[in-house]
Amino acid sequence: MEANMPKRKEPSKSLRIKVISMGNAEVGKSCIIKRYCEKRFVSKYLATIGIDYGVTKVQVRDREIKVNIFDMAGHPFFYEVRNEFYKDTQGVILVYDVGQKDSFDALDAWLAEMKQELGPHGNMENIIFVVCANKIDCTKHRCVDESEGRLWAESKGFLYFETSAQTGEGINEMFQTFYVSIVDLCENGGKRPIANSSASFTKEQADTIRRIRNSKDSWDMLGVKPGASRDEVNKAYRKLAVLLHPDKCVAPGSEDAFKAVVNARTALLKNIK
Ligand SMILES: Nc1nc2c(ncn2[C@@H]2O[C@H](COP(=O)(O)OP(=O)(O)OP(=O)(O)O)[C@@H](O)[C@H]2O)c(=O)[nH]1
Repeated sequence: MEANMPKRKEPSKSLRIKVISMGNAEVGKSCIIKRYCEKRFVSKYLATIGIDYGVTKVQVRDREIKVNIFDMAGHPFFYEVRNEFYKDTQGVILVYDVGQKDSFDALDAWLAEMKQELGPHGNMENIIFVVCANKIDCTKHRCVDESEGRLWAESKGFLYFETSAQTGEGINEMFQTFYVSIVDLCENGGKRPIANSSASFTKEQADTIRRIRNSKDSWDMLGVKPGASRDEVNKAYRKLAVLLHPDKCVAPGSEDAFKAVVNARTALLKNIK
């Protein structure tokens, strides 16, 4: 008799989490949050003064999550206000504008500010970071491409999404994945699950792709001195080919970097006797 009784579902515990936004002024932090929470876009720029705070409820699997969102002002002027708010955070939305290279280059400084405020005992390893490459609707002004942003994010073990607060593209997917990752973290005793904690490529591969991207000519790209011999060029090429071959390397941008290296080698060998 008892076997046929429907099992009473245990009410799962609700969870309370703290999320903050970080990134330069005007990159779209407030708009991303508004687009998700209020389903609207504000085209007029109203700088956040210090901090904006809001609470929202979301459902992840069978858990109700109460999210406290602290939207931080990006302007340096508000450092003294926002530095209070870094502590006890489970998730960070790190935003840059794909049309503003400065805002992408500033991401490291944002992480450094957070690390400094958390102090020597603060642990950034067990916080979920999602990087939003925002304003992808402004295609004409784009200067940071997807592979560059993704490489930066994934080499740090961060999530990466291309978003537009204006059109809504990527916003729901970003928040859903972000919240699921935070719940996974909480259910794993506050530690990032091992599968999500490291990139699927090496630091050497990521650094090499960045170096190739920023190289000034074919010599520089292969990492040889101008006037190097055929042997030296071939040796350098082989080393890079092994590191970046698309069959072996899954780092974002590796395919383009590999092609660039092949082309650089061909161009150099044409002119070396
Ligand atoms: N085209 C476009 N404009 C956007 C997008 N997101 C934000 N904006 C615009 O960018 C400007 C800045 O947006 P905010 O969300 O206020 O920027 P913020 O990062 O919160 O800025 P601070 O509060 O100063 O830190 C506003 O004029 C927005 O309308 C987007 O995805 N596409």
